[in-house]
Amino acid sequence: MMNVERLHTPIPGQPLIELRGVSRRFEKRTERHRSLQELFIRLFQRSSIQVDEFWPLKDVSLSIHAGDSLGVIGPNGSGKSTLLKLITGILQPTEGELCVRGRLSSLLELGAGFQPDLTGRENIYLNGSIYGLSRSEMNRRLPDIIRYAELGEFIDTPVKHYSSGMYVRLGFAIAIHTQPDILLVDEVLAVGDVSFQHKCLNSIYQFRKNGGTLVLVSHDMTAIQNICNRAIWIEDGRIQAEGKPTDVVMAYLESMATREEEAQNQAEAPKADSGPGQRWGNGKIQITQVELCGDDGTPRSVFVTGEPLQIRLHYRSREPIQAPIFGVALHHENGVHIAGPNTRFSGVHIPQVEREGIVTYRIPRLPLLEGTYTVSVAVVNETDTEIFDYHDRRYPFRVFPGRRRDGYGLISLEGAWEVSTGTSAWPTASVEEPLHTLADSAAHSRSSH
Ligand SMILES: Nc1ncnc2c1ncn2[C@@H]1O[C@H](COP(=O)(O)OP(=O)(O)OP(=O)(O)O)[C@@H](O)[C@H]1O
Repeated sequence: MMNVERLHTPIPGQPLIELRGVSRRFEKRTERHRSLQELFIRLFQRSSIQVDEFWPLKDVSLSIHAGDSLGVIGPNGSGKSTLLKLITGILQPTEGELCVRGRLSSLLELGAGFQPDLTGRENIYLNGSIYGLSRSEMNRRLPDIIRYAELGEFIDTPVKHYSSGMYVRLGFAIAIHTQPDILLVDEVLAVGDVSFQHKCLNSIYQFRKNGGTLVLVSHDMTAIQNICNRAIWIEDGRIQAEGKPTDVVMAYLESMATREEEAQNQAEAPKADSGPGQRWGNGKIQITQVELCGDDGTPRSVFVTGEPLQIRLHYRSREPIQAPIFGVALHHENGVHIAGPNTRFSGVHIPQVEREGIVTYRIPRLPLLEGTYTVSVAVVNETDTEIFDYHDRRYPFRVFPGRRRDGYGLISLEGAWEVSTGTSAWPTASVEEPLHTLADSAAHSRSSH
């Protein structure tokens, strides 16, 4: 049972997009010919084609209100594009109710919505009519679209000769200039060059500021956190989490990191001593386990700038050892040594260790910016002349930006800006961080990946 309603104007107080129990079924056809003989038999019968059905979206319910900016994240093949295609009407739901109230523009697959033999200019008119705009309205908008797309004389070339970046330029220029109520964007922006990405992100930001409603599918977690006010994580055809972008991104990355760890553990037989990096030392004290934890004490490998992080070193010593020094080191993946605190530098004297115990290093606010880092751990004697155990860069973890990006580079200095205008007519302003645009940060983060 399915029901689809599409209205071209929003109804005040009602969501622009509403899905109730929406599912979509596809058929997967697999051909099973194993031998020439089988191929020969297939000439006379069609039974070697096996048709399996699968559901890329199952029982999805979602409301998107005017002014919302919804980020959609999830692994490859999890149903994100299928969701957008259902909203635009390229696909129909198999089950459930779908209601769209407002004019849509979309940028989904490369070249979708274009006629290959028509020129860029002709395709602008074609798309205008698809988006419900008259020819005279399109005449009015044409110069702006052409200027925005920056295609020069290629605007009069059939689009089948366009590069993928040129398709995106034209597609986005049309989508943004038709002033839709709802703009749907599926990853394709990443295809454009850095300067065009910058321009697109600025336009999306303006579109949002003017009250436009956005649905953005992206694997760029920074863009999702910067642009969206809500996010959903789709996997196995279902919404796994929904809420504030940072929370949903964290939950998704956590799950991905856990899966990666499990896959790695399955790939190699687990050894007590396994893991990347070198290990050395005479073993009089052994570091038996290292855990990186957040505030709640649960070990994980993904953190956000500014949150607490504790590094827990579990040790074992067969004999009593006097005054050992425990230390940790943090390296960025590019090899830069960021920090190397130890118990002696901090004036923490450990009189003696014996048997088992835990030494914890607490970082109240993680100053590291987005990137991949490793932890090294060590325990040495009082004079730093005997190494008991040293694990060099064996514990990787990832850092993602929080709600606010703190700057470029590796660490947040947590400084404060003070601006004096030099005239008495203006009050002195104080801001906590440099003011840079959304597009600056997203384009920079992408170019630095
Ligand atoms: N027309 C179709 N016929 C059959 N199967 C399809 C069709 N379109 C998509 N699929 C399948 O549906 C599943 C979901 O695809 P979808 O494109 O929605 O994933 P996605 O989350 O957007 O992935 P990605 O991140 O790789 O873009 C995939 O297994 C895909 O192969």
